[in-house]
Amino acid sequence: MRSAKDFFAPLAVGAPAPLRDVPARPSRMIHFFDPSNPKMAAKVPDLVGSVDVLLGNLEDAVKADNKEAARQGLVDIAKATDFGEHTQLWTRVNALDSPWVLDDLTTLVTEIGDKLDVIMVPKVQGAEDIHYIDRLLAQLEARAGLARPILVHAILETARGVANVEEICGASPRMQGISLGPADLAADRRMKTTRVGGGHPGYLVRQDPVDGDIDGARTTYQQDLWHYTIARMVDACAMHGIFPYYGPFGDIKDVVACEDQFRNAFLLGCVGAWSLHPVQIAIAKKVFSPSVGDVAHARRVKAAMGDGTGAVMLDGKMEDDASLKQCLVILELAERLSSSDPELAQVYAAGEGDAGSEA
Ligand SMILES: CC(=O)SCCNC(=O)CCNC(=O)[C@H](O)C(C)(C)COP(=O)(O)OP(=O)(O)OC[C@H]1O[C@@H](n2cnc3c(N)ncnc32)[C@H](O)[C@@H]1OP(=O)(O)O
Ligand SMILES: CC(=O)C(=O)O
Ligand SMILES: [Mg+2]
Repeated sequence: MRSAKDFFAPLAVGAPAPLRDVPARPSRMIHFFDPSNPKMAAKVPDLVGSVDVLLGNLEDAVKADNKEAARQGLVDIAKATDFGEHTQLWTRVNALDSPWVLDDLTTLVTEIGDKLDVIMVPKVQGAEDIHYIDRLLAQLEARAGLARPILVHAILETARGVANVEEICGASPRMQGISLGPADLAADRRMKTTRVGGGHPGYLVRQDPVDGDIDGARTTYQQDLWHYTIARMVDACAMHGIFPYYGPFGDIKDVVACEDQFRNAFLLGCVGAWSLHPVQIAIAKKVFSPSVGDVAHARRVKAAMGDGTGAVMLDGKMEDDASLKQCLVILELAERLSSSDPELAQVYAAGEGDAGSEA
């Protein structure tokens, strides 16, 4: 383990100094595209400005025969595109045990390292995987003469990764965040599901028999398969000052259930989710931006709480230092999103008097 004194020292001579704080840039949707797919690639310039993150995917969902074309496609797109102030460029490289990852990292950092904000690393098992990436990125950054460090995002998609999630989050000052990878995680845990994220109708609880009648009608309630993992991931990220994300929702046509899954993650503390298809972009934008009612309510609580201590009654409910802190989380997020999303800023301003909160 590195000494705390050395934690923020560059890991290669000439590499940029690690950041002390992870930039809190909006990342409500991490929009995946396959750079080897000409139709998807052609859509990238039009998505700039309307998505928070564009992610060139090189790993799963890209055919083995297309791995090199995807890598080169991403280089070409990054060089040809101005991503502006408000859209970040991320990539998901191949897994650390694959034959492609070394070339992914070497090529991308050398060719487009100045444009890449975050590298997503799949199937991270423990701190040792992040340490490997950390040193290699420092060497490549130094050689490429980069002025700012590229950040790292891990996917939580193995049982060992979940068991080690706290040490993964704290393994490097490069750690930007973690996404849930429900498909690989389900397989690795030997869960008996076949879906990419979302719930399962068989995972439920059933109402007790009414008057002992076990044959009578009994309501069932579907439960959330991902609650434990997301909650654990959120705590690990919060503890280390980095950002948690729900990952993919594979049932593209079921926009209602997608919104529900995203909202559960938002309420538990996640800051964004993946969009796999253009239809999921608006869902993520809606869900991961606090509602107008919640923002208006938070403003009222802040105003009513004066110096922030004590207790007051508002609409029949007790508010105190702790409920104020929750309101400040909402307000800080609303302000941050407003600064890069003028449309949202206007919506919040127009809703100034609307305290119809969902809280
Ligand atoms: C478990 C995991 O690892 S999840 C992460 C890995 N998976 C991915 O990255 C998947 C990314 N998404 C996709 O591959 C596709 O969206 C699919 C395969 C799910 C569906 O693709 P299609 O069948 O082409 O969908 P559909 O016909 O509705 O597409 C409509 C248009 O949107 C385009 N499109 C689809 N997905 C995307 C995208 N992610 N980004 C940009 N454009 C897209 C299509 O090319 C098509 O373009 P066209 O109108 O010019 O023909
Ligand atoms: C997100 C991802 O890679 C998975 O679910 O496996
Ligand atoms: Mg996966």
